[in-house]
Amino acid sequence: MAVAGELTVPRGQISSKIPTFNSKSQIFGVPMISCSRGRKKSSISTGVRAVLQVGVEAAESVSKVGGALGFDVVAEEELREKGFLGMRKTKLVCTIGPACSSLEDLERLALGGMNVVRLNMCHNSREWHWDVIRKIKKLNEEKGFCVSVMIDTEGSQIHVVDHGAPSSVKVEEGSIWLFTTKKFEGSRPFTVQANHSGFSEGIKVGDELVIDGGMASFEVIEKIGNDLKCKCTDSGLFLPCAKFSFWRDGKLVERNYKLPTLSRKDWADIDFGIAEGVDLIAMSFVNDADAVRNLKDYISTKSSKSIRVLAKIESLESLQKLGEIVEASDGIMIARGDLGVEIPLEQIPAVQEEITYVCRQMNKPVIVASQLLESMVEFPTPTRAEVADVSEAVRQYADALMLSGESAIGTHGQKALSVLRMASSRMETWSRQENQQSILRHRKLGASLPDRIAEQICDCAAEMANNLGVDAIFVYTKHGHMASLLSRNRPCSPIFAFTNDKSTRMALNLQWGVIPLFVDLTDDMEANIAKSVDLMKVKGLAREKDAVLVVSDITPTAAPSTSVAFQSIQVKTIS
Ligand SMILES: Nc1ncnc2c1ncn2[C@@H]1O[C@H](COP(=O)(O)OP(=O)(O)OP(=O)(O)O)[C@@H](O)[C@H]1O
Ligand SMILES: CC(=O)C(=O)O
Ligand SMILES: [K+]
Ligand SMILES: [Mg+2]
Repeated sequence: MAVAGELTVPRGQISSKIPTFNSKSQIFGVPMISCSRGRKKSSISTGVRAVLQVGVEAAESVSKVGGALGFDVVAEEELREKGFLGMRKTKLVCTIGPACSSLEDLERLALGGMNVVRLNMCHNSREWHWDVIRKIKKLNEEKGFCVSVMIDTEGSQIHVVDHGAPSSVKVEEGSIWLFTTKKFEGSRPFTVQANHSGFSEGIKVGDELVIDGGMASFEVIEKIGNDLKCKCTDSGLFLPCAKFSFWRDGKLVERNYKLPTLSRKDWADIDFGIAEGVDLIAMSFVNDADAVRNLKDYISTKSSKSIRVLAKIESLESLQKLGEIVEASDGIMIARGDLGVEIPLEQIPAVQEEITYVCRQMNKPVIVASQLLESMVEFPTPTRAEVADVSEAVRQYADALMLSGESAIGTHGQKALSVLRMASSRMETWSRQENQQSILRHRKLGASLPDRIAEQICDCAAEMANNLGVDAIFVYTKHGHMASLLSRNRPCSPIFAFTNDKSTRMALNLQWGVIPLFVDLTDDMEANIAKSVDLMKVKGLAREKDAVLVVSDITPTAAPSTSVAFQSIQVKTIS
């Protein structure tokens, strides 16, 4: 394998491998982390100590609690093998296509660390997608995986042309081509079909027509009705269903086709997704926040389950309205494929960095997508540049990385997944060592006092976890909000999110550093903590002297939920 080996630091040794960390005994003193002491310790005098003591002490007695901790087999194995700090933080998404849709292939991808499957509704039949969803559910239910399902809408892709051939066609410099909306069967020399009659609206002679972000370029030399006669100025290739954009004086010619973000087919696909209980819907070609809000409203009336909506940033317009779109959505996908058609390719790195930054500021998970390991569609090893690109996305703290053709149609999908896994683990370790004591600064989000308190608690908790070098953070959460606020801080320790809400568990699969666990939660937070830690211990996952920082947003029904004082006390008490 071209990339460096995975991190295999033995349990318990990770803290001491990180130079800026003190050992636990230095920080807390041995008695503080002893597992032989009772929960209600009078010697606990500071908030910090109390925080640390809870987890380790609750681990003390071997559990009387039965039942399984809602761990998925892959996270459990990873924890067993690599210890808390060796757990991968960056989540992995695989696009499923004909190359990986058998039950065996899907299981291999799940074992390889796939957290989310993406089904691109552009391709294949609904029955085909239905079959994949069934297989994933079967694997989750029968084999103990926790793989979420995301459908990705087709959207109104008006800027598509087809040359009528199944493979690529060469375009020579100086050759003259007709771009037409007239329908014809098969291929005609030097003729390509555009899929929308308005494709040439507002386009003038002299404009530049660019195919797929630079596969070939043309100059418009004549307008004939809606058709365009163009001369190739930069030779290259036409792929089937190529996308194109027009440029004038070095700037994109922005056009508004007034097509809805979701076509009739998209709505039918969304109904299908709701009926099949998918966890996430990625919305293609989102141009404003209203489109996201409409879909979220629609889902809330149609589905008892909370399906998260991700907006795909893949047009200039969506970039111009990035803030409002991020705010309205439950997460973002940086769809670099189509984005590269509408903005110059050299701007993609900076735009990606900006979007990942904005998403983290606004506490929304972000997926970096397209061409991460494109050469692996064909070859069994990535280019060095691809590994560098993957590492850069991890360094930017993207929540998730996505495979497209590499898994969907490539012959080395599993290997591509392992490259993502290893490259991200490696970069996470490096950036953890680099940023040991540095604290990520965040925009304040909450408007109400309780929201601001929650945010403050999570920011402080993450900072404490880093400074104190705890092994893990436990968070008890209904809707995942506290878990994501913790994740936003990108702490060194993994965040175990205990939730009694299945859709929260599946949505948190996309969140950096969060291991979502499905458990029964009661109003008695002490009991919740004791039970989960006991279960971890019984399974051999938590050990004596492991230090855990505990945060909760479960509000006991007996307490006055409006009480601000109560909120802060509750968290302090359990933490
Ligand atoms: N379900 C599927 N069936 C057949 N082929 C697929 C399927 N999903 C993906 N593919 C193939 O894999 C390639 C890459 O997949 P992907 O879905 O990421 O395309 P994309 O063009 O990047 O996405 P989008 O259309 O959303 O911009 C596609 O060009 C297609 O050939
Ligand atoms: C993923 C996707 O839709 C794109 O890159 O265009
Ligand atoms: K799509
Ligand atoms: Mg796209």
